[in-house]
Amino acid sequence: MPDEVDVVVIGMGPGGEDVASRLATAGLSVVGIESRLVGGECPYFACIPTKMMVRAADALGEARRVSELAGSAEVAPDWGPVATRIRDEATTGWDDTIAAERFESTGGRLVRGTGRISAPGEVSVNGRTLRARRAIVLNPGTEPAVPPIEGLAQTPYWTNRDAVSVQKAPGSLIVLGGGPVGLEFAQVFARFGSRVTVVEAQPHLLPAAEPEAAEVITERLQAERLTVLAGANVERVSHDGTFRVSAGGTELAADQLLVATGRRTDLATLGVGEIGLDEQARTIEVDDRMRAARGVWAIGDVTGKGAFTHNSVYQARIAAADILGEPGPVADYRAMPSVTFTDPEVAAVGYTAAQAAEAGLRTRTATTRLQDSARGFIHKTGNEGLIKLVADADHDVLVGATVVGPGAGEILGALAVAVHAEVPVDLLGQMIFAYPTFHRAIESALAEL
Ligand SMILES: Cc1cc2nc3c(=O)[nH]c(=O)nc-3n(C[C@H](O)[C@H](O)[C@H](O)COP(=O)(O)OP(=O)(O)OC[C@H]3O[C@@H](n4cnc5c(N)ncnc54)[C@H](O)[C@@H]3O)c2cc1C
Ligand SMILES: NC(=O)c1ccc[n+]([C@@H]2O[C@H](COP(=O)([O-])OP(=O)(O)OC[C@H]3O[C@@H](n4cnc5c(N)ncnc54)[C@H](O)[C@@H]3O)[C@@H](O)[C@H]2O)c1
Repeated sequence: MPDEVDVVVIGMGPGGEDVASRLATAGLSVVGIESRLVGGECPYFACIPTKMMVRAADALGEARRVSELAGSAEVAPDWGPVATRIRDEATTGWDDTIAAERFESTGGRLVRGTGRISAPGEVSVNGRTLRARRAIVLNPGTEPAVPPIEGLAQTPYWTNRDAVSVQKAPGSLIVLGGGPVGLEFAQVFARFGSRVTVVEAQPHLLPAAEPEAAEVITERLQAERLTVLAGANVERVSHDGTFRVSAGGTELAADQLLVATGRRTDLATLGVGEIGLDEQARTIEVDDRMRAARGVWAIGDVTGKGAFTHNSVYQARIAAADILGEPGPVADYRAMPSVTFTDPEVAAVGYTAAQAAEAGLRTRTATTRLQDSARGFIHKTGNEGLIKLVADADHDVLVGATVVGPGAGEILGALAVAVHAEVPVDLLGQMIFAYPTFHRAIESALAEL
């Protein structure tokens, strides 16, 4: 006989854990199935450990700026404290006991194993069948995507999951992929002394960002002596103790190779064909309440609405309300923020100019350089950056913004409010922006607009 419960959650990433806990707290019988670690990629292999690395690397970066501002500072990087912090403070040795207990304390039941939809309303795990009376929630996340480059599969390359647990920075490193994952790791290891080359297939780094943002970050990386090969096709990889990469006619060699070329999903293994969904698709289509099929909800990276922890948890809240039959706002992604934690940070909300044009909007854009602001002048070294605004010309509201600079992720907050609340551009322009802050450059960009 199948085991009957109200809800089965497959995948306990940030959103899965959140939705499972909310529903269990509300009194439903909930089983959460997890094949690796409760909490998912973010706390063990992604956001948290990488941001601890970034924090440490930024401290080194700032110390190296002392000579331009305040005398001299001797910088002797040591990966030891970073590795210890990630092991002890971030991941407790990649052990999820605390997270598992946190979920079980809500009344939910954790099953360790790989869940698969075996029939409508049914999930199989460890040879048993669970029948979900009310809902199945899918939160499987993603895996690192490894491109089919000749020789690559036979080499001991790293993905993000290896790079967060290293005991020392490599002497030299090739990073395949100049997206957020590739660039955060590249700059971190370079600041700890690795000789780093970034190979990006597209013509510029961070292809999804505003081109001006990519320009700033490319110049900064080059100033920090990283080599950037953009528009480079990787033909071949081999390993004989040293990694050898043929890319765009250049032969590269390094101690380590990090593959950061995006993420993939595996919907066939999840059994979505059993509920009439396309198993070959990359993402699961959801409506604005996260419904994917009758009795099935999907949340997180797999929905293709933004591969961020804040999106996964946002969607979890909406799915939980819908499953509980509670009224509430539906999903609205207009003001989706993102921050790439390089130095300078690259933060964005809403549309880029290109995306707005693609969406058929008539736009006005304006860009101001942070170096030209009073705060930029004062800050001096490390002040590179910009604020770019994208306004809907017909409705006079911001539909997107990009901030590059020190603390760009924090500056973005004000612009995210503007996009979210559709604050009229005129009204924004009437605000008083504190002097001399970086966010005051928003006023200059608005004036330009
Ligand atoms: C290096 C790196 C850095 C990042 N930094 C940031 C950042 O700074 N900020 C940010 O917002 N985002 C960041 N992200 C993205 C972020 O990690 C994800 O968006 C986030 O983890 C949310 O993913 P998710 O909820 O879809 O699921 P995931 O976190 O991927 O978790 C899904 C879970 O489901 C489990 N699972 C999958 N299939 C099954 C199955 N069939 N049965 C049982 N269990 C299953 C997996 O084991 C996994 O634990 C980063 C990503 C990477 C790779
Ligand atoms: N701070 C954050 O919020 C944060 C940090 C890291 C990752 N993430 C999320 O995780 C997801 C994955 O990030 P990512 O950087 O791995 O993926 P991505 O898809 O954003 O970037 C991958 C890059 O690799 C390049 N590429 C693909 N194949 C290549 C090849 N064969 N050779 C060279 N370059 C190649 C792509 O052109 C792209 O620029 C993103 O959607 C991102 O939103 C978020």
